[in-house]
Amino acid sequence: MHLVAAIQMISGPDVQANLDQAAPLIAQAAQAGAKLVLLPECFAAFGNRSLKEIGEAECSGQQPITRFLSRQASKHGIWLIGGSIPLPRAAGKKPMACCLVFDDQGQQVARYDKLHLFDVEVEDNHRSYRESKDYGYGDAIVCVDTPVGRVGLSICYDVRFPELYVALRQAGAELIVVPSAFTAVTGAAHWEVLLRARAIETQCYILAANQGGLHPGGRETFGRSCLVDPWGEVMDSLTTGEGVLCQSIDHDHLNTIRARMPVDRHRRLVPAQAIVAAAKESD
Ligand SMILES: NC(=O)CCC(=O)C(=O)O
Repeated sequence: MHLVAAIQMISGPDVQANLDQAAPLIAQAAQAGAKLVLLPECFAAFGNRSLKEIGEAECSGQQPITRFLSRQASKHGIWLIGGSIPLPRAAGKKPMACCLVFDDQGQQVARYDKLHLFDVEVEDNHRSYRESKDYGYGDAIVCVDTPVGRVGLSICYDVRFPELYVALRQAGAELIVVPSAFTAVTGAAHWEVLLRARAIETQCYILAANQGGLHPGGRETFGRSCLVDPWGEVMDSLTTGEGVLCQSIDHDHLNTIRARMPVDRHRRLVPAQAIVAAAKESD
């Protein structure tokens, strides 16, 4: 049994205020015994006009957010996953929506750049989201070995693309994290069912840390951070507002489910020529 935690926040554009909001929640998770703690997407900067400046500061000597994550991880002796921050791959380049992983010594051990950017029209006050204006596209899948097992990294909108999660499972993931800033409207429709589906398909634990509430500027996020087990059961979830969810993951339970229903061994690729043949037949 390993304790893991998801932190739910209501972040705004003030980086220092967000870090001040996160610090006591991280401490609470560590005090509860969590070995791995997940922060939500955009935990340090939400709704900012210029993400480029924030990313540049992380490439300079200052690195306010990266250093915060490293210090918090080593101070509490936890593995800390910084949901997402704007971080270019090199100074002067466009930032990526980047998830950083720090070990319990405060060393950065992994980086994942969000693959699927949220360029979507949502029916809440007719909002348009255009993440690709601010961020570049990631191009790699990333797993990292931690004391709670092999962890696959993903971010928010990624959860709608099951092939990423199958690839993470094939890369050995046992726990997949989904730091998020899921909108209130799309969350009410799809949040839980998507997370449960990804857990069932991959037979992994899914740990999702969401933003949850009304943000400065009027955007509303769904909350309901949760842990889903490899059978698809929601083991625990928050409502809205700031909070910490702390739950255990059990490798024996995961291995039993995988042994009884070995979907990964049964997976067959649908041959492209079969699709063509079916289309011809209906002509
Ligand atoms: N920041 C995001 O990726 C939002 C994703 C979301 O709300 C969705 O419905 O998908």
